[in-house]
Amino acid sequence: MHQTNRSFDHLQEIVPPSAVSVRNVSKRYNDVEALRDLSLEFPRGQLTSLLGPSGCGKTTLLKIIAGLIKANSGDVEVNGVKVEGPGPDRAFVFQDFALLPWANVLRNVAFGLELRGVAKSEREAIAEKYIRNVGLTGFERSYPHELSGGMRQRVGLARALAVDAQVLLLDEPFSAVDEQNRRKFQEDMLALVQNEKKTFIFVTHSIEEAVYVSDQIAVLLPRPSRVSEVIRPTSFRNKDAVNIRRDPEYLDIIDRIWASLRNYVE
Ligand SMILES: Nc1ncnc2c1ncn2[C@@H]1O[C@H](COP(=O)(O)OP(=O)(O)OP(=O)(O)O)[C@@H](O)[C@H]1O
Repeated sequence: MHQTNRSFDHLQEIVPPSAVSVRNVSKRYNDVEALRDLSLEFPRGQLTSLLGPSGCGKTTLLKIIAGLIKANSGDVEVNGVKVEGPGPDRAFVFQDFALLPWANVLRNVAFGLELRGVAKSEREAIAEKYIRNVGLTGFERSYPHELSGGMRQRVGLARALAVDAQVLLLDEPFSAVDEQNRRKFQEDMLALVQNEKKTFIFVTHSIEEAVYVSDQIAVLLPRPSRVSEVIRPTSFRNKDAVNIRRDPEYLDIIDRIWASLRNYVE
């Protein structure tokens, strides 16, 4: 594995300490070896994308970090504490939304707080704030079946933000969303990462999306997966959302990742 920085800006760049450390993790499902000796650091307050060939083990890695499944060997630490199972420091935003169909948006967003015994007025005030932050004001009383895929995804994200977990794990959060909404959601992600100061770990199949939203992109190898390279874009990170897609470094990184992943497309 090697870290890559091609702009001179990196000379001033200080990478924050890790919120999540994955060390020498291996995972096997019967005769399928998904991950082999995978190590990766996730800087605090930043967004790291996991990008790699289909079936290489991205979701598996996310679930191991979440504590939903156990690695066969290796360790995951969150803020220096070894992961032994799910915990309030991490929130998982599922690909398939996992919303409560019988509860409206307000209750869905407040649900994690409800489980923790937070009083109704307090949890609803917190939920309303995050409903606003993800752009769903006006839909508090709507039910999941009345929402589009993109809106449901936003409810899932608001719920994860409401419990104030330090690490947010997102498994292809925009996969069910049309192109326009996807772009809008990507812009919102940039603002959320900036404002919330949380550590986001993000699985996507889209190279453009990964480069657009990430402080760091981990490119994974095919199964049994390890990290092939870690790329930290520098020159466009502080640009306006609309100017990122025109930045030469943005285009350059996309080409480079495609050149390395195209070998694995059947
Ligand atoms: N519960 C399971 N039992 C057996 N095999 C599994 C299980 N979960 C995942 N796998 C296998 O492990 C490998 C990695 O799966 P995983 O879903 O983590 O990959 P992925 O990179 O997220 O895939 P994709 O890009 O297609 O979403 C795949 O070959 C998959 O079939």
